Amino acid sequence: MSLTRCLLVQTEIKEFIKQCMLAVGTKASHASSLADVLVEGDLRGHYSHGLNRMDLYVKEIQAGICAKEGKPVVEKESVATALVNGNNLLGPVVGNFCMSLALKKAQDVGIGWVVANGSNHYGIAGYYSMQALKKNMIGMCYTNTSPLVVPTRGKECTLGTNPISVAAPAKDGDSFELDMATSAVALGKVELQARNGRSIPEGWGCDANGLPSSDPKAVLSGGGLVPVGGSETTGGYKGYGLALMVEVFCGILAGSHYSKYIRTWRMTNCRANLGQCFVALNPEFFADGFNDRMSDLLSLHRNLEPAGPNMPVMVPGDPERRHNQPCHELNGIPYSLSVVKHMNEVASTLGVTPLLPTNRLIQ
Ligand SMILES: NC(=O)c1ccc[n+]([C@@H]2O[C@H](COP(=O)([O-])OP(=O)(O)OC[C@H]3O[C@@H](n4cnc5c(N)ncnc54)[C@H](O)[C@@H]3O)[C@@H](O)[C@H]2O)c1
Ligand SMILES: O=C(O)C[C@H](O)C(=O)O
Repeated sequence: MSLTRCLLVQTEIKEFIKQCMLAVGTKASHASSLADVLVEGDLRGHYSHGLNRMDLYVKEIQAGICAKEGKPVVEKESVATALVNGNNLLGPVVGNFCMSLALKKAQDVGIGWVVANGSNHYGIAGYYSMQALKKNMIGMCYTNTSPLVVPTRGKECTLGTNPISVAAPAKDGDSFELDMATSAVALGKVELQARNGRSIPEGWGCDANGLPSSDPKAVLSGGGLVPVGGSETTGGYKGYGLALMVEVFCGILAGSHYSKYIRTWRMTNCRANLGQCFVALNPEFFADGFNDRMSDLLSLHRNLEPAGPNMPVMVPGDPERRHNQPCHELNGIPYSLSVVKHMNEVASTLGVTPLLPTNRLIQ
């Protein structure tokens, strides 16, 4: 069996990402915020949104379309709401600022609803909604993204993979953690398949004529993803509706770019001006016993008799826990060598010491 993966320690990947971002002039605290989000994506098994994406942020800073330093600014505010100008900073810098503002408002008045314009790609949406769990609150987060998804009955990409994430605390540190693209999959998963020279399952995307395709290159060059639910007959119009809902909360509410007016994915000649939405809800302002009922809701599902052997019923967040737990036990995250090789090539152009996977190869 060939060894195609390697085990890397969290701290070394964070440092590697940070050094690459510093090499292109990013402020140190901003580089650290980005490294934290990306490594959390990998820890949760969403390799599409971890180290695999580092080159995107490096290129955007190098191209001068994303700001290296500065602060987000609150432009309008009430006790429960805020409109923030992200000042074209890295998405995680805008996201951390907005989510902490939403949490503060929810602490005081029960709800905080904060929207940002002038933002950039922020990694996994769940990173921000899950910040609410530490305060025993419900968190929600949404972002629009570049047009990559074909609406039901269409063949032009007019919607991003516009993720939805909702996190809700249960008892003893347990939680519901829904974090999903509103397309059948995140585009990053198609990029990873292409990088690893593999095909994609039918039902993820289509070619330039709107026909189903299992060739990741056809989806990435001229084709598109389909909404969650797939075709019209399998309920894809619901995913299409959810992607539009994300635009209502993000691009439309925040006054940023939206839909097909957002720049093409990975284009580096203009700013993204993404819209994002961060919500915190404080259960203390609602019925008593929230955490007890949440625990009951989660365990009643996990304890259901499965339809097949060795396939226990899970709740959203469980697959990520299953990936995360062994990483902590092994003190390392398994990475595909092709991703490490690609990012080492990026690092070499920046004069940054490469990651050294060779003595830590695994199957
Ligand atoms: N920043 C962006 O622009 C952007 C855009 C799209 C996606 N993303 C991120 O990409 C990541 C991956 O998205 P995805 O849609 O491919 O994720 P996914 O399909 O792997 O998982 C989606 C959700 O389903 C849950 N889930 C999976 N299997 C389950 C099961 N058997 N039972 C119950 N729940 C289950 C997961 O816990 C998760 O909450 C997310 O973190 C998302 O935020 C980011
Ligand atoms: O942000 C995007 O446009 C792409 C997204 O990160 C995804 O992988 O779906």
